[in-house]
Amino acid sequence: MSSLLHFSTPSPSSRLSSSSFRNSPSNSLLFTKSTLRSIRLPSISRRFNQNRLSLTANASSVVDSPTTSAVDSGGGSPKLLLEVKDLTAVIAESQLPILKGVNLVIYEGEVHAVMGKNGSGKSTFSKVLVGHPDYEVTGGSVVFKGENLLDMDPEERSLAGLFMSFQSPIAIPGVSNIDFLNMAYNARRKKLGLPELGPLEFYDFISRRLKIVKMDTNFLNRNVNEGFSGGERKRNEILQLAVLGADLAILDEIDSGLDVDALQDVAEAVNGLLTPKNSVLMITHYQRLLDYIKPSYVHIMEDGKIVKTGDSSLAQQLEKEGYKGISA
Ligand SMILES: Nc1ncnc2c1ncn2[C@@H]1O[C@H](COP(=O)(O)OP(=O)(O)OP(=O)(O)O)[C@@H](O)[C@H]1O
Repeated sequence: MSSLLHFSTPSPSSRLSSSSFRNSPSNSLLFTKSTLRSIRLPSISRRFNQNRLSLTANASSVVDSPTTSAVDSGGGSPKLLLEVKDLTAVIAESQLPILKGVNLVIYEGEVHAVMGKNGSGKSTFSKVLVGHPDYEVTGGSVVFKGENLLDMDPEERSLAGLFMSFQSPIAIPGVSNIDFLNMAYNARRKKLGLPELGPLEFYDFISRRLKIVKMDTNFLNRNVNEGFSGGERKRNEILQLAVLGADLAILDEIDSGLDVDALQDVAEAVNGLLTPKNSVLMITHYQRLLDYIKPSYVHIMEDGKIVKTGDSSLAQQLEKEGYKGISA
């Protein structure tokens, strides 16, 4: 288990390269290629296979996802979670402006949907929030839970409670899902000063999380996203969210590639993870997702800006009339 390293906040000199970011299955934890190569554990998945039948639930030693459970769940008015002011960003390589002054405020317990034509900047916005190195912020501010998000490394953002499910989750050959999730989960616990969960405790914990997303245990032993269908990858992203928890989950087109039953399962899983203390920012093209995950607000993005905000009726109007029918 000694190879479970590299999870502490990287120093500025060890900032992750853009290729390592792209090779991460989610921003929940960023693995450098060398980190991934260094995973030489007596594979947890193999041990689980051996021990599975003799497992007994040890619920008392298992806690909920740390970021969410660590948050005070007492009453009071909802707190400000994310405040984006006049955010502008360019593509790092070409310096082409994509975000041209995004403003958005999210409070705890809210679900925000961002819609907009292809190429309007929705994915760029979400990737800028998680610190994707393909983009450079050129102006504005982003405050997350009272902290300047733009000052944080991608890994710090994740450990602070930001999760992003990518539009096209990538595979990590040679790393099993359960090993990956166990390491990511323990990295978070370590960050929170909690003891790490051993393999058996983690297996018990993750088994319950698998039920939330209605995934078969076989997926635990398969390499991260390797050979997964598009829908299975999306479901696996939600499993990562269910395991790691998040104060703000950014879900980029989780509905794409899902059959109708899978869409319902994934939406139910997301709804099951929502509490009055956490929030979701989801990017979607279709009203159908919003039938299952009810948004507090719907935003329309156009040419790198949010040009209109409304309630779910805005998405219904869009479905009927298209973007031509929506005037800013
Ligand atoms: N890394 C990049 N390199 C070059 N161009 C990029 C890059 N990232 C984004 N763009 C361009 O920025 C614009 C916005 O892209 P983005 O993916 O944010 O749009 P979107 O609103 O999410 O679109 P869609 O609905 O089709 O997913 C597009 O013209 C895209 O080609």
